[in-house]
Amino acid sequence: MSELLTAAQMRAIEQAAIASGEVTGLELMERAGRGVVEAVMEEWPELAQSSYKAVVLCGPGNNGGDGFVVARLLKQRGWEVEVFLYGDPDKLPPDAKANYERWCGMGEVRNLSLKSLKEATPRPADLCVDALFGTGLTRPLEGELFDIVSAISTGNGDFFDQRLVSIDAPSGLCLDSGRVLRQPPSQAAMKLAEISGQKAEGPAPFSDLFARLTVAFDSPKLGHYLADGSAVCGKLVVKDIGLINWRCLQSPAKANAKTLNFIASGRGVLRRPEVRLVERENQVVDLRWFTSGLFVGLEKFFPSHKSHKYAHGHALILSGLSGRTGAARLAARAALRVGAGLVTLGVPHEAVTEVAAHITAVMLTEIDTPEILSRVLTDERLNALCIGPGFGVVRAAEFLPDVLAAKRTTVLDADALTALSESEMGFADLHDKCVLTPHAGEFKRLFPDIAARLAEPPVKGPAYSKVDATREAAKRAGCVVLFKGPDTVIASPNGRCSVHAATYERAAPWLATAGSGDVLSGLITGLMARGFAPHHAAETAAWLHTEAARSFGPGLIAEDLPEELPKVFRALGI
Ligand SMILES: NC(=O)C1=CN([C@@H]2O[C@H](COP(=O)(O)OP(=O)(O)OC[C@H]3O[C@@H](n4cnc5c(N)ncnc54)[C@H](OP(=O)(O)O)[C@@H]3O)[C@@H](O)[C@H]2O)[C@@H](O)CC1
Ligand SMILES: [K+]
Repeated sequence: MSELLTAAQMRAIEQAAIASGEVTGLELMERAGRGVVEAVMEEWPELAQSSYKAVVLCGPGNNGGDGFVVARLLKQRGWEVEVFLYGDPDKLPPDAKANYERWCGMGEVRNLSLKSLKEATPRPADLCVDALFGTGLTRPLEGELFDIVSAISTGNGDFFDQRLVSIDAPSGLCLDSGRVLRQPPSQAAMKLAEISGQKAEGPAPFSDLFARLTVAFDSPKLGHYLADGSAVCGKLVVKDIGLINWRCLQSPAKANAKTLNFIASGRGVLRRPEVRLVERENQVVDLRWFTSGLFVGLEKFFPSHKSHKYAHGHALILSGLSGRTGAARLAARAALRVGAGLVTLGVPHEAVTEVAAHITAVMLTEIDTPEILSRVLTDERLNALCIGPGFGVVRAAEFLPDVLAAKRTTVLDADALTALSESEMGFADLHDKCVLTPHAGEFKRLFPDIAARLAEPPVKGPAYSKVDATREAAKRAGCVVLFKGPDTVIASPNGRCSVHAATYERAAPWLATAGSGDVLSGLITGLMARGFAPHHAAETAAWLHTEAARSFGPGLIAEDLPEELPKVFRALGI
C-alpha cells in the first residue's frame, strides 16, 4: 500500500531519519542521485550501452544537490555532462554544496540562462535532467527561470532529444496539490477576465506533458497523482532511499519486522496513513494485524459459509420515470454483479412495463410516493439504498427526507445531489452511512465556497488541493464524499482520505462515457449491501470500476462495465 505524502511529511521523515543518526543527509542525497541514474537506465536501456551527452539543470536547494550527484555518476560512466546552476553556489544548503564541490573537481558549472543553455547545446543532448526544484518549491517561477522552463517544455528538441527526467517533480509543480504554480495575473489579464466573466489566471511555465520520466524518493507525493500531476510527470518511478523505518512510523501497513522491533523498543509510534493511494493490494490482500477488523479484503468477498442470498445483503435502487430508467437499471446491474445477494429496483407505476421489459435477475417493486418507499423500507433486510441516477431533481427533493430517515447505507448521486443543494434540507439531515458521489459540477453546487477556493489560480505553494477540498466537504456533510475524476478523492468526516487514480499505467480515458457514473453508484451500493463500510465501499468500487474499464478496453460503453466484473474477479483469483 502506498501512502501519499505531503512535502512537509517527507521532510519530517527525512529529518527524523537524520536526527536518529542512522543516516546522513549526504547519504540520502547519494541514494537519491543513484536512484535517478538507475531509473533513467531502466527507462531508456539504450543509454546504458554507451556514453552520451546530458545537460543537468540544478536549482538552489537539495533538489539541485541531487542533480550534482547525477552529473557525477553520469560522468563516471564516461558521459559528456554540462551542468548549470540557478542561484549562488555559496548559498547552497550544506549537502548540495558538498556535491557541488565534488562536481567542481570533475567539470564546469555554468550560470543557468537561456544563452548559456543554447551555447552548450549546439546539438541536442541525449538526456536533460531537471533538478531545479522538488519539494521545496514555494512560489511560481518568474523571470528568466520561467522562460527557461517554458522553453524546455516546448523546446521541440532544441536542447535535448525527448528524454527529460525530472528529479522528484517537474520544476514548477506543487507536490502537495498537483497544480503547476502560476504567476499572479497581469492587470491586462484581469481586465480581460472581467469583461469575459472568467477567472483571471497568470501564466504557468507548462500545463501539460513536461517530463517523460519523474523519479521520486521513498513514497509518492500527493502532487504526483492529483490534478495535473500525472499529466506533467510523464511516467512516475519511486525509488527507495532506505527510509522504511521512519516512513512506517507514519504508515502502519508498510511496517516490516525491523520496524516492528523499532516500535517495540519504544522508539517509535505507528500512525495510520493520512492519505492512501487506492491500489490492488488494498482491495485484495487482507491487511495484517493492525488493520484487521477495519478492512474486508476482496478475497474474503465470497465466504463459503455465507451462502444464502440474504447473507449478502439486499440493495434497493430507486428508478426515474419512464424514458429515464436506464441509469437506475445500470446501477442495479452493477450492484448485482458486485455481489449484492438481492437487488430491487423501486420503480414508479408508469415506468413498470418499460423496466420489466429489460430486467431478469434484478427484482422490481412499485414505488410511486415517499410514503410507499417508507412502507417498503419496513423490511429491515433492505440494507443499502441508491437514489439519484435518472431520478429527476424534483422527485429527489420529495423522496430525500424518507430516504435519509431510513438510516440505511445510502448512495446519493446525480439528481439527488442537485436536489440536496437546491432544497431546504441541509447537510444536517445526512447521516454517517451516506456516500455522496459528486462530479466537479455537482460538487460546485453542493459546496460552492470550497469549489471556489479550489478554482483559485495556484499562486503559491502549498496550493489548496482536491484532497483539502474533499476533506472539508466530508467534514461539512458529515458523511463520505467521493469527488469523481481521473484523480478521485474519497474522504470521511474524521479526515480519513484516499486517492484513486485512473492515471499513469491505470489510465482508462474511455471510462468517461455516458452512464459510467451510474455504474459506480451501483457498485458502491452493492458493496455496502454486502457489508462494506461506506469509505471502503467507495474505495473498492472506484478501483473495480477502473479495473473493469481497463479489462474491457476502448470501445467500452457503460453497459459493459458490470458484465466485465466476473473477468476482473477471475483475474484477481477470487
Ligand atoms: N526528502 C528526502 O528524503 C530527500 C530529498 N532530497 C531532495 O531534496 C529536495 C528538497 O530540497 P529542498 O528542501 O532544499 O527544496 P528544493 O526543492 O531544492 O528547493 C528549495 C530552494 O528553492 C527556492 N525556491 C523555491 N521556489 C522557488 C521559485 N519559485 N523560484 C526561485 N527559487 C525558489 C527556495 O528558496 P526560498 O523559498 O528559501 O527563498 C530554496 O532555495 C527534494 O525534492 C529531493 O530532490 C534528496 O536529496 C535526499 C532525500
Ligand atoms: K525537479
